[in-house]
Amino acid sequence: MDGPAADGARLPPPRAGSRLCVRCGERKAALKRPKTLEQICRECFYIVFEDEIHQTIVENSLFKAGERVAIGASGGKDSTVLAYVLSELNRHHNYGLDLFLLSIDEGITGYRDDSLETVKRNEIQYGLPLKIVSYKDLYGWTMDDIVKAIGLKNNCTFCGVFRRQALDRGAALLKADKIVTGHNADDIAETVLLNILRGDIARLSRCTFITTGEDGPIPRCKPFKYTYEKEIVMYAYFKKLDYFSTECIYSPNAYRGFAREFIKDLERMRPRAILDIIKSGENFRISTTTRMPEQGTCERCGYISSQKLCKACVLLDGLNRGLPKLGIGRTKSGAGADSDGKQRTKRSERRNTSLQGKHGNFDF
Ligand SMILES: Nc1ncnc2c1ncn2[C@@H]1O[C@H](COP(=O)(O)OP(=O)(O)OP(=O)(O)O)[C@@H](O)[C@H]1O
Repeated sequence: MDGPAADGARLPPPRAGSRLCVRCGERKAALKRPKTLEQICRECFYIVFEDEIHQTIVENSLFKAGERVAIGASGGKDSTVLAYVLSELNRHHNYGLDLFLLSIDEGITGYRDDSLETVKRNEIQYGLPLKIVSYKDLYGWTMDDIVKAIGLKNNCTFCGVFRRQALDRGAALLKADKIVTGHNADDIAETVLLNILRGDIARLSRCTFITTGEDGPIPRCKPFKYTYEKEIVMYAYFKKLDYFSTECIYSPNAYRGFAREFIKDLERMRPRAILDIIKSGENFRISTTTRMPEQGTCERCGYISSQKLCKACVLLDGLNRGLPKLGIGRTKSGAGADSDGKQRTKRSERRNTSLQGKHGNFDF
């Protein structure tokens, strides 16, 4: 029988024969660790899984005692495991953090409403206060409305741009010092690859940072940067965690899907491939002649932006004026039509396409 399957991560059978665990040498091995292919028992798997995350947190000084940390909680496997493991580590290692669940309700009927029910149960199961903020309240539009206006093709751009800002705004309401998200090693390797494929040097240079946005309103970090998706699914399965495993109904991004499959193939042949791609991403050096966007603030909403208007304001403007494609495709300074030649067109295309992810924005 196959192991748990979720979100593209089909696992090998968790049984590992009658051998003894290579770590403790006492209990029977219950699984082959996807990251190292070691045969280990369940108890040792929990220990190494949690220890590696603890090491990542400590070595990268992700938190300071007394901080308020908002966990971006979608109800999916990654953020559910993150909420569970972070509250366990906070207790065991006395991090001294105040943890909160922060959910963004994008307004996707039959998807987010169901996954939010999972987060509401997690609130009780883990004893973590939950704050939900919605696109409808923040922007006056749900994703259902946006898809009606724009169709399926570019909807991920809206969703990703709005979510990024909504997480900041929700975290500000919680007076959080930090946001953590469940982006895992597979997600990061995939983003490295996509940024190479798109020639998006600005994002390539920062997509492997474990903490980003230190110059913005609230820094955000990724404690699962080195954690394999397959191990997250295994952990959730063995611990019987309550999570929601349906893919977004509006998620058509074939290009990212292709990169994802490619990485899964590499992982099958060589499990280290995921870590190696991340390592390559970490070690790229950007040539000093490459033009990088300059960070400023949006004239309208004050949110960080490298243009006069931030992407969220441009997209919202388009929606409200009945021109939903305004902020999509070829734009000049984030708004209006492009007219001055190839190079600018290429840059603006890059800006726009690189905002699209499995769920929109992966530039965390
Ligand atoms: N609606 C949301 N509300 C709060 N946080 C979110 C939401 N959607 C995504 N996130 C955060 O961004 C991370 C990456 O999200 P994404 O949907 O791209 O990946 P995923 O692999 O499906 O994650 P998950 O399994 O947690 O849903 C999530 O782990 C979560 O921390």
